[in-house]
Amino acid sequence: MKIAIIGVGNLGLSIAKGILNSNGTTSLYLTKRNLEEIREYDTHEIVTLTTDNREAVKNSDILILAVQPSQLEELLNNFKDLLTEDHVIISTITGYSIENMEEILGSNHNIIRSMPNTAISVGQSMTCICSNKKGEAKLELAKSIFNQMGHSMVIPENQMQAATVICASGIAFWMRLIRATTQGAIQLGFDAKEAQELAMHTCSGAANLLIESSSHPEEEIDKVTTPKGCTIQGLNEMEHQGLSSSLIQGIVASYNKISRIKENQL
Ligand SMILES: NC(=O)C1=CN([C@@H]2O[C@H](COP(=O)(O)OP(=O)(O)OC[C@H]3O[C@@H](n4cnc5c(N)ncnc54)[C@H](OP(=O)(O)O)[C@@H]3O)[C@@H](O)[C@H]2O)C=CC1
Ligand SMILES: O=C(O)[C@@H]1CCC=N1
Repeated sequence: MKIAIIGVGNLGLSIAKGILNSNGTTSLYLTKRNLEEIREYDTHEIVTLTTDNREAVKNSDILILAVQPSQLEELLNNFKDLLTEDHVIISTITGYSIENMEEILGSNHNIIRSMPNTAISVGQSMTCICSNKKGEAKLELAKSIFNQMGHSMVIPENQMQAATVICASGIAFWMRLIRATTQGAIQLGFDAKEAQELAMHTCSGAANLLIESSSHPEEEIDKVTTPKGCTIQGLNEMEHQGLSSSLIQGIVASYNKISRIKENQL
């Protein structure tokens, strides 16, 4: 596979790291206007750094677009004459619909819309994908790329905004929960480094328990909550203080924000 990541910022670089840690890519073009921040990637055998998006498009089969939403239209207009029917165009751009992209590129291209998260850099992204009509034939290819860097799910495009909140913003939400747990552990006497280690591995263990056992969270909670014990005492206090409710309200607030932002004008 010859891949180009167009717009190597926070997400683009995370994807680049994920690709470099996985197999199957023979050529990886990384583009941005100022290459200084990614100079160190020049040393990788398969990597070419360039400010020239047209060069990257000409030399790649799969184009992963990771610029800011306001930068996408100009970007597509810059290289659309080079696109062939074989290119697979994978957008990661928030709020930019397939219809918006087809208005610029036409419908005769394989267009995949994706929503990964920054854990893609360590091969652990939850990535949601959908496609235009022509791109349906390339969905399996897109899935195989993202599955090498975590887990993927094909969803209808009208759920993409919700997936953005749960999966992409979700990284920030879970980080804050891990941070809060860390602060609790420090208050109980662990030093900061130990506290974070305890919090993040417990979080990872809880998620993996569900992934590997396919059980329901409440089933696992029942196994931990000894009658009259400390776990149920703490859990109930958290709920009295609104833990589940505040998480749900935060998710809905995030969704309301993303829904209010007019497509194309993020
Ligand atoms: N951050 C996240 O966790 C997630 C982000 N997204 C989406 O991914 C996209 C990127 O987000 P994020 O990485 O945070 O944004 P950044 O601003 O960090 O990255 C965008 C990059 O694009 C580069 N760029 C801008 N214009 C061009 C151009 N014409 N040609 C080549 N490169 C260009 C910029 O570098 P330079 O200025 O040097 O050109 C910059 O590094 C957004 O659309 C966002 O909605 C989706 C899911 C998660
Ligand atoms: O916060 C944002 O708006 C973008 C979309 C998902 C992650 N970052």
